[in-house]
Amino acid sequence: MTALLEARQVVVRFGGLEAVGGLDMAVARGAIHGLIGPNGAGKTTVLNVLTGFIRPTAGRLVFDGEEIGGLNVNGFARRGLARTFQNIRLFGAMTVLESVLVGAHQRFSSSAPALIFGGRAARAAERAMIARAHELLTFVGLGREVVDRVATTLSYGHQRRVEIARALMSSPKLLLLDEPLAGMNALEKQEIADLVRQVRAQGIAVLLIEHDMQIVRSLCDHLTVLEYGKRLADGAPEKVLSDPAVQAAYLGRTR
Ligand SMILES: Nc1ncnc2c1ncn2[C@@H]1O[C@H](COP(=O)(O)OP(=O)(O)OP(=O)(O)O)[C@@H](O)[C@H]1O
Repeated sequence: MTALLEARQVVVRFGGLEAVGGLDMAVARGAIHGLIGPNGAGKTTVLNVLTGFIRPTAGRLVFDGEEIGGLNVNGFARRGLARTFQNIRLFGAMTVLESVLVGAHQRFSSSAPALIFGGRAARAAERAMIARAHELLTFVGLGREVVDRVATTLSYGHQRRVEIARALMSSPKLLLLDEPLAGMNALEKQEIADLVRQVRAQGIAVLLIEHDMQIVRSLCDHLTVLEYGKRLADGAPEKVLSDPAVQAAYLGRTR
């Protein structure tokens, strides 16, 4: 079966610095794919490329059989790629429910004028979106009691869940998570890892950046290891994590 997402010979240069140097990688449909590597290896830069936030200096991106390299961020979202950020990005004044609804507009932006000018059909569409947002909030483990709270007043772990619900609101085929477990305690990490498994169970592939090797080992179906912007290893977690070159890359450099 063909990959859901393929990056071919992707290069990213920032001035004189080559942050990504000719990367090939493929994310399989329905898989949890870990992108790992020492600090500064280029992981976030790759995630930014794969979601259209950075246009690569060279290389090709094929998603679901279609070239997407020339699209803008909204084009990536409309094709079915959704993401969260390393530093949580929720708008200060929005409630939890509103924050999740933003995710729908990121993909289905043409529905916004219809909601303003439209009649019964538009109102029905809006009701369906609100119902979907409630469903997703339940899915990510947030109860009814938080929906009207300002999202930024929630605990850090709960804000992460809101972000994931927002990303899922665009009905993605691939969810990309930049360090979703950062700053969490062991229990919260396990809870988010379980949530990621539930996302996979819905048939949505997940690409995630993570530093906790225990979690990576138990959660991921496949790993790509970056070092200095290049692919150091790629394959099943057990094989990759026992590779001496990967262990050497991590020695003294993990967080
Ligand atoms: N916008 C930018 N302009 C210039 N250099 C950048 C930019 N973004 C990233 N870099 C550089 O590119 C390299 C890769 O950075 P990147 O953030 O992708 O690494 P990372 O593997 O995600 O690191 P970490 O694990 O610390 O988050 C680093 O040397 C970084 O300083």
